[in-house]
Amino acid sequence: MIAFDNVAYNYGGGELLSEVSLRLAPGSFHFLTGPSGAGKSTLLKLAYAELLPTAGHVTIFDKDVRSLGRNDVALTRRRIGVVHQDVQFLDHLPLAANVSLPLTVSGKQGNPRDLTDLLQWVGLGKLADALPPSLSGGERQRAALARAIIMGPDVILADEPTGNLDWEMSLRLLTLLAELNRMGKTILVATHDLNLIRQAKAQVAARVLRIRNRRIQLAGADL
Ligand SMILES: Nc1ncnc2c1ncn2[C@@H]1O[C@H](COP(=O)(O)OP(=O)(O)OP(=O)(O)O)[C@@H](O)[C@H]1O
Repeated sequence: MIAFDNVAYNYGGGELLSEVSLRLAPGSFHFLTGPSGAGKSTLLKLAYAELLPTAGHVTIFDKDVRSLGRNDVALTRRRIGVVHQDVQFLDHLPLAANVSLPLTVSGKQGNPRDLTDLLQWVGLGKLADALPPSLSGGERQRAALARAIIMGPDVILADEPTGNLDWEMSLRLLTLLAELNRMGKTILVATHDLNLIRQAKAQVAARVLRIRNRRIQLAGADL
């Protein structure tokens, strides 16, 4: 689905990522970990063509990102649901309208039943009419996940989705991600929370990638 071959990235102040090669096979579940500032968010941005590599190749759905025109980028991104680190909503729109915004923007008529089912699935069925400022951190993250999957993406990329959540809510979010994976979605979650990764291993066959000294390595039993 997504492959990095010998990828490097540099914001201008020296190489942040070097010689990164990885493959996200269809239906796989990966965690991406590493210290703050190691480049986890940057790697995710490379994986959905928000950034282009400064060297090497990123291939998304069998196409090199450098060969994608603007329309191709838009089409490619529709197949990738992203949960951003700092979740943003339109505060004047109710939760349901925020979650269905990707449909609205792409001019698609969503099925209201599907939206209701989706909100119920993430445990927000009763909050469809709530405005974003009234939501808790956990509710916002689950709404962000619902918005990321409303277009039916093949891949879900989540950047510290449990960053500000308590343990119970983190587990709830993890369970949703594990369920999505069981439905066949390919998942990559950036997190510095090693406890979450340990917990996840009981639920899904997750592999753990770690950024260390600009390079990526497969973490082993030392987690
Ligand atoms: N747009 C940018 N321009 C210049 N430098 C940037 C930019 N975005 C990120 N950086 C720098 O690149 C480095 C890696 O940032 P990144 O956000 O990818 O790390 P991270 O591993 O996700 O960190 P965290 O766990 O704290 O979110 C940091 O030193 C950051 O300051």
